[in-house]
Amino acid sequence: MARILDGKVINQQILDELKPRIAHLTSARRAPGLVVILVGNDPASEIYVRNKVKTCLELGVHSEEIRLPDTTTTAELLAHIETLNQRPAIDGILVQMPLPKQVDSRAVLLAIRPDKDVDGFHPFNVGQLVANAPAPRSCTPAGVMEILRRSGIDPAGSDAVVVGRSDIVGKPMAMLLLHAHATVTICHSKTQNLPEVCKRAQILVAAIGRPAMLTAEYIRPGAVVIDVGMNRVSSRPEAERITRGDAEKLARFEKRGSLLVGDVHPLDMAELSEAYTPVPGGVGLLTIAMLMSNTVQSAEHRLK
Ligand SMILES: Nc1nc(=O)c2c([nH]1)NC[C@@H]1CN(c3ccc(C(=O)N[C@@H](CCC(=O)O)C(=O)O)cc3)C=[N+]21
Ligand SMILES: [Mg+2]
Repeated sequence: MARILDGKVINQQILDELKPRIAHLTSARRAPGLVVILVGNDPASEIYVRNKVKTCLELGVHSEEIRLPDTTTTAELLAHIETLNQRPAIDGILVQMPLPKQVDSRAVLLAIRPDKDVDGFHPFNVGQLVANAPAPRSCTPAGVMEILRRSGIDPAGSDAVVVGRSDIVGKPMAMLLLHAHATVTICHSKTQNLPEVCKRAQILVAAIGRPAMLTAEYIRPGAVVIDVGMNRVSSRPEAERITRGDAEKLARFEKRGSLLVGDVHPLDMAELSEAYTPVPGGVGLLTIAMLMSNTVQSAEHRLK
């Protein structure tokens, strides 16, 4: 039986550890402050905002939201960032990705003060990551490392395969695993013999954004499988493929009109792996926990 790496439990551990630090900051000066800028409306971003607001409330982190229309220009966004860079009560600035195509994302990331960049996306912080030097780390990959560490899984010396090469997940994930002394392979849409390469992985991280794409032939029996994907499936044939016709799950799909599924086939992953992160209830929750952790750390840094 595979172990489920429960994001809820680990998330709560991390939040509980942050609470005394937040209490200290609040009594010493003020609560940590986080601002999220959301441009347009992307469904994945909406889930993120909702859970982030909930978590800030639970922790007593001051949170603000700036919602801008999807016609926003680069200059307008930069003006908001400039104001936030200068506000002393704000420790973290997060601009939700992806941005509409008329916006110059790189200019936006460069404009955020690196010490308020709680996403770890500023080129300075990316450089610090590559150098294994202290700086805010990208939340999703940092969350994956916390899951591994707190579940007693040490990547040192093992074969790790990361599927996906995005700046947000795949690349920083590979770098963190490398720093943890894994032998890391990064795969992507042009990789030849993808199932074969994945099947060599003792630690398999899927971050591709395709519902249940990694099936049995990609999974090494006994592997640790980390599913970073979050895909909403609304087609009936897809739902049948993913549930393998399970009547109860299909009924739930019919009722809600959609199914939230990762990048790895949930049944194959449960059957073949030694341990895996479920979707939902896995990596996603840790992304929020690490965002809180980065915000608290930034506030502590500013208090010095
Ligand atoms: N600059 C930037 N940084 C991000 O980190 C970022 C972003 N932009 N844009 C959008 C994506 C998406 N994302 C999520 C993280 C956690 C959940 C989450 O809480 N998931 C839970 C709940 C799922 C549910 O409520 O249905 C789970 O997986 O169990 C969702 C979505 C961060 N992103
Ligand atoms: Mg993500």
